[in-house]
Amino acid sequence: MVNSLLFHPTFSSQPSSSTLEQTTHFSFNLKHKSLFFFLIPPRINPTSSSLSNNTKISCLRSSIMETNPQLTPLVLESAEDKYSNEFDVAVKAVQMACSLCQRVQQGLISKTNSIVQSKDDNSLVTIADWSVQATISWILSESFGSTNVSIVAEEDVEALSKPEATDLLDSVVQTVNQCLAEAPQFGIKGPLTPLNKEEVLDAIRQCNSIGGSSGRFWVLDPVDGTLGFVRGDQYAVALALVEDGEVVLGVLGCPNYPLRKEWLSYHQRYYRIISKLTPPNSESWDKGFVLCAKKGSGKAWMEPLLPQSKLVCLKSPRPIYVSHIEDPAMATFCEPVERANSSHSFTAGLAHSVGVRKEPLRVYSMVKYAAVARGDAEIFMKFARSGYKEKIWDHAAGTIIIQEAGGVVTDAGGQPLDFSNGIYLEGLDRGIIACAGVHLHERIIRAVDASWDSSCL
Ligand SMILES: Nc1ncnc2c1ncn2[C@@H]1O[C@H](COP(=O)(O)OS(=O)(=O)O)[C@@H](OP(=O)(O)O)[C@H]1O
Ligand SMILES: [Mg+2]
Ligand SMILES: [Mg+2]
Ligand SMILES: [Mg+2]
Repeated sequence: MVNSLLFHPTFSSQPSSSTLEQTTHFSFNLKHKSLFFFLIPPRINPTSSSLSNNTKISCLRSSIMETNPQLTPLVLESAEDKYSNEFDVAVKAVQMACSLCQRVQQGLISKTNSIVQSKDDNSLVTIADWSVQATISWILSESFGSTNVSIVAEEDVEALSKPEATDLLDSVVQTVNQCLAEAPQFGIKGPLTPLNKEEVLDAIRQCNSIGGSSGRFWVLDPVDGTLGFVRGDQYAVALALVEDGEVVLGVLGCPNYPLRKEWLSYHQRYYRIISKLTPPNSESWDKGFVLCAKKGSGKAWMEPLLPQSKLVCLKSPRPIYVSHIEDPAMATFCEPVERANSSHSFTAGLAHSVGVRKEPLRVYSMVKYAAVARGDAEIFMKFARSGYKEKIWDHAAGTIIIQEAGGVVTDAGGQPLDFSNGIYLEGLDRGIIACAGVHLHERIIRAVDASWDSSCL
């Protein structure tokens, strides 16, 4: 904010009051190397000692805006504050979405009904996927104005708009309105009256951006790991903001992420030894949080699910860091549960060749990114079958969160993932490798090169 521009101790030069009184423009060089030029009208001296800091700030802000109406408020913010409003809204929207998903998943587990549908590509879609997309789209449009909001997201309205899908649409509308009715508990203003069918469909349709290399767009995977979601297992709600091709914000809701990381692979073990393991009572086991990070902040955060977190030990946001483990023998690598989504045999060979000895942690969804960012695993690898094109919404939020928590995310050629080329990660070299540190990362990249030609990928 202007506050940090004027009084931040890291200014390389403080403006003097005489400069401010007489000058028509001046500049600051911030630690983030942003250079700001403002026109200041001569009649106000915002640095006068008789004024409080807040008054100085608002004087200066209104003077600047008066003299430079072309400036948007964002120009007045320092690099660190630049996305604070977007960050705040995005975290609240994901919090609400997590609450929505928990309710739908609970309903799914207790009864089987039309909540789950198959898409044309045989992948799954549920009431939660559409409802989260509609809810987050509505919140972003309300918060920033629908003409300013551009969203790339996974779901569309095709199946929902069919005449035979009336019940499905009714369920989505009901789920969206139930969620939005709780908006004030999350610090968000809800609609004055419940949304009707057309408004819900419009909110889903609004997510029709195709991304690109310039300007801003949001990237949303309303339910990532839908298979995990319908199996009562791990899933994530993933929202990111991309500006000029770079991910600048990431928010990842992980409603089932357990506080005890051993439970991460619970279902895998549950299916393997189905009668020997007592499943945790979903009401009682401690789980669920939202991770978030802003580009360049060097910090990633974890906050409990709201409004009433059961996690007594996690009442407020706290920073998260990647693991310090560099020894492959001590490292855990995670990968998709389904062989169809990533070659388990190839990653097993890679893991073995670099000296990873632990069993892979197979978890649904971007929770794998969360596991690396939180230090619960050191490596994430995904090698999809040849011809499959990774979508940006499956990776945007997770990538920035790992990076800001101190980790590395690249393709198998060591290049950063490219979010600037439409809905796909175009040009992705072979697969995705995320690591807690550069040493592990280099070893895996070398191992991929050594074994790629003999792989069947
Ligand atoms: N064939 C194929 N290969 C690779 N990836 C695919 C494939 N098909 C789908 N997807 C995308 O994978 C997303 C789920 O990834 P996961 O890591 O959760 O996979 S797994 O369910 O644990 O196996 C999944 O995300 P959601 O649809 O949001 O669940 C898909 O976008
Ligand atoms: Mg899907
Ligand atoms: Mg996904
Ligand atoms: Mg999805």
